Amino acid sequence: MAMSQKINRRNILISTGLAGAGVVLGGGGGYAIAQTQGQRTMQHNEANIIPFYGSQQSGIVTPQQNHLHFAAFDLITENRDDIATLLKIWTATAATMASGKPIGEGTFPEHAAPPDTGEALGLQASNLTITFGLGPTLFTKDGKDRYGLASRRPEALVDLPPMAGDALKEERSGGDLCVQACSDNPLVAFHAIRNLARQARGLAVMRWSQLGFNRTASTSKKQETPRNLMGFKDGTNNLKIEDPELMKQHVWVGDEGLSWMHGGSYLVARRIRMHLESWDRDFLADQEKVFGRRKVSGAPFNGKEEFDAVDLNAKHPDGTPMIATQAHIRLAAEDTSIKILRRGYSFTDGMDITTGEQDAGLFFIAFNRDPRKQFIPLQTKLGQQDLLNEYITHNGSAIFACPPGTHEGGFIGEALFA
Ligand SMILES: C=CC1=C(C)c2cc3[nH]c(cc4nc(cc5[nH]c(cc1n2)c(C)c5CCC(=O)O)C(CCC(=O)O)=C4C)c(C)c3C=C
Ligand SMILES: [Fe+2]
Repeated sequence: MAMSQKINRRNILISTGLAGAGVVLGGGGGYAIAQTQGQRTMQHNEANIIPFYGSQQSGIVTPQQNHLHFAAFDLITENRDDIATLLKIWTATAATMASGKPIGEGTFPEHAAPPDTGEALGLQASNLTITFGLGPTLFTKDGKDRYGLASRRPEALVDLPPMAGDALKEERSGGDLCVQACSDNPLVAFHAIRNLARQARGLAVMRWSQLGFNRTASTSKKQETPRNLMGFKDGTNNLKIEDPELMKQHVWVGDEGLSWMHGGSYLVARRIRMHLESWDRDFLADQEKVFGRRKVSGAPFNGKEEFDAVDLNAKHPDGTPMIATQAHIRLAAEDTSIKILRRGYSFTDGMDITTGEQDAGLFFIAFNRDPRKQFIPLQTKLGQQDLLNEYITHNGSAIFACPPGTHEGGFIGEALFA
């Protein structure tokens, strides 16, 4: 028996029982196995590969994919060089996976654990993006400068302050590092996190993770607005990547602050549980009042169509505001200088066995140029006043600095360690 197997097109055919089955093959890139009349055919599709390398990390202004696997990690090494080593390995592996190729060039040595866990073999890249972030505790933890990096902590990478309504759980919050894997195939996103976690062995351990399905925002004008688990269109007034000026203004770090973050962005994640059982008992008019929009059409109360401009000054003939003073969109939109790029997902982790209720909601992700001026003031106001608060609880929270992108041979965060 051969001591090692090389995964190539022919081997994939043999292992999937397809040799001689009339398959379609392409050169390089990702492979798809499609179900056709009971037979699986291999398809090659460059169209669903999002390049990992570039001046900015992918997964931020990328049109939002449908599935998420997000993970936060804690470093267990005491050596700063180990962090750079891990980021080097992760960068190279992320680039490989984003191109739809197996890790380790498809080699499967017989007497060693396979370099790739295998569950995504034969699948296309499915627009996989992998975005890395560095948490506040990588720089300072319990008042200690763990790795001699405290002076390199960006001022914008603040510890998120306690906010009204928070019910945060330690085990769902924080982290020294994060990895956001987004893909149109949930298995591809899962495979990415699984394999990166595996490569971190001995250096970092997973602290918490979250699977997300069905994006709850659109980030491109070409995408249809999805619905969240409350049944409302979510993402209508999100920033859209077709507006690069707005991205520059609100998402990407400019010349301000430490140079290693120029061209990066700050990611804020919040696990927001929805109390779906009580929401589902609320009458439609009240549900719509909570958001300030119609449920079916997504139109604001002052308009007819989803994309009609929100008019916060619109009043009923009796002088009362059409959009309630504590409606979600009023509070989120009234300070027009504050904008964020929302990139969240619906989630469910099954049933809460302590209450019998569904443990489901919105895994909120937002990219900010400076969270002190964007997410924090926004959530401070929402936490205090939002009508939606009756139906949600924030139980996980984290913030990460996502450095700029890199080129082949470089690694994410390189300038921090230079
Ligand atoms: C701190 C920021 C925000 C949190 C947290 C948040 C939670 C949250 N939002 C919805 C549903 C909707 N949000 C909508 C709009 C909207 N939300 C925020 C910010 C936060 N939301 C902003 C900045 C906006 C845009 C406001 C505007 O400019 O008009 C909408 C309306 C449709 C849309 O524009 O996307 C919905 C619906 C839920 C369910 C939720 C927590 C579970
Ligand atoms: Fe919102």
